[in-house]
Amino acid sequence: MSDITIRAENLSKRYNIATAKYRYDTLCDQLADGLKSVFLRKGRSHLAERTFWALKDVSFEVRQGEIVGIIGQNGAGKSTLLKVISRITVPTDGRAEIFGRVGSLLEVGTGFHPELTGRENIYLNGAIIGMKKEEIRRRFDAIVEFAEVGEFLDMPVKRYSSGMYVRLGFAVAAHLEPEILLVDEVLSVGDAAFQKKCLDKIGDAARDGRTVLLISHNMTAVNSLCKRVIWVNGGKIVEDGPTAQIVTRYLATSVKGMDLSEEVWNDVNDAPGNDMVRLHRVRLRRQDGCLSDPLTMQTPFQVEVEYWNLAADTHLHTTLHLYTAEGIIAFTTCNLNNRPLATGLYRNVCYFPGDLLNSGSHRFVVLVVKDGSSVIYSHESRVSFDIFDVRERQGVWYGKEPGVVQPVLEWKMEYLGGFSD
Ligand SMILES: Nc1ncnc2c1ncn2[C@@H]1O[C@H](COP(=O)(O)OP(=O)(O)OP(=O)(O)O)[C@@H](O)[C@H]1O
Repeated sequence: MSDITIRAENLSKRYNIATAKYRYDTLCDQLADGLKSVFLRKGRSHLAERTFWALKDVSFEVRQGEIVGIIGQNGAGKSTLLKVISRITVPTDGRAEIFGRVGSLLEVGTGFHPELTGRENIYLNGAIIGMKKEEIRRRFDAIVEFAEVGEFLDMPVKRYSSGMYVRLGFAVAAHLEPEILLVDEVLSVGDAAFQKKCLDKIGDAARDGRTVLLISHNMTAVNSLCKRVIWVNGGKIVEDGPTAQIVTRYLATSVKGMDLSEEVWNDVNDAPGNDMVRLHRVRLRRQDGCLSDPLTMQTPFQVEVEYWNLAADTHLHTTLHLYTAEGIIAFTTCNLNNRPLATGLYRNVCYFPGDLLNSGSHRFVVLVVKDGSSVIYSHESRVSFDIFDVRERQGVWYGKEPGVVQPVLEWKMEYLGGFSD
């Protein structure tokens, strides 16, 4: 017997979008349009129809017990894919087959009836996936406890906050023991404790041999939970395969264009600086030379600062102030130089080891310092870089840890003896 639980064959979904025609190319167009409507005494149509493929020819199969991550930029088509699979939306072309009972958390409160209470919705959802009342009753308390909505159980869910909605939605989807669990970005809502509970539950589902499709922008969670990833872009599958490789390639494309890894000035007369020093280059590079790969928290990288020293026999050193996206100085570092420098071009390289910085965006300020104390030139570099957290974690918090650095330190635990009376 085949153990395929989901089969998507050439799935395509087209939307017709009515867009408001609000842009006039010239003032003349605008006047002409106004006059036309006066003389023709007709209401102007401000709507232009446009068709758009949110999914195009998507095919894949998922076997029982697989946890598959669905990744891609905003608007790539991930949610549309899960909505088509779960039959919330019908495909324009192709077909999706599911072999098993589906529980889904695709949007806040999918599957809930707003007028019904939390209690009634739990029973309704169980009935939809074909469970008997007794089966639902057995799981009822666990659902309520997980969702932390005890005192609001008999209130219509339309009066729930969005957090309560999501908590109950996930609790229902996970506890009613569907054979296939479809989850859309639940990790971005709720507090840390709730996210951890959800992820644990997804892990349990997989250990029980159930199938999970998980949409997430959290690459740590995807890396830790999924062995396989489907990367979607522009409604099509870009790659489908082992998580680590695909996540690396996905991150590499998503940082392109956002980061700047080099600033260079070739003309000493125009370069930033003054009559003592002028910058030639500020560059950031991975130490392994894989230029197109993204920087992860483990990647050693280097920052190179090249400048022309224009004044003979000066003691110069270079300092870097490393900033986080929040504008906090993570730390400063400098190359102490005790020898006087002849005029000419110099390169200063600072080596950053892996397992030092936390994830997030970074930039830096370069300072050229004379005689150990006076800053002769300060440059706010446009070089900026993202550090990604793709560490695999086991059953712990998958979100960002606080702090500007995340060094890996040695720990030791000792048993110091039992209790004595
Ligand atoms: N009902 C709809 N009508 C028209 N366009 C839609 C509709 N639903 C989705 N789209 C469009 O289809 C595209 C894919 O949307 P989808 O929500 O599947 O992307 P996504 O990858 O899940 O994005 P995100 O990560 O932001 O949730 C987007 O451009 C979106 O604007």
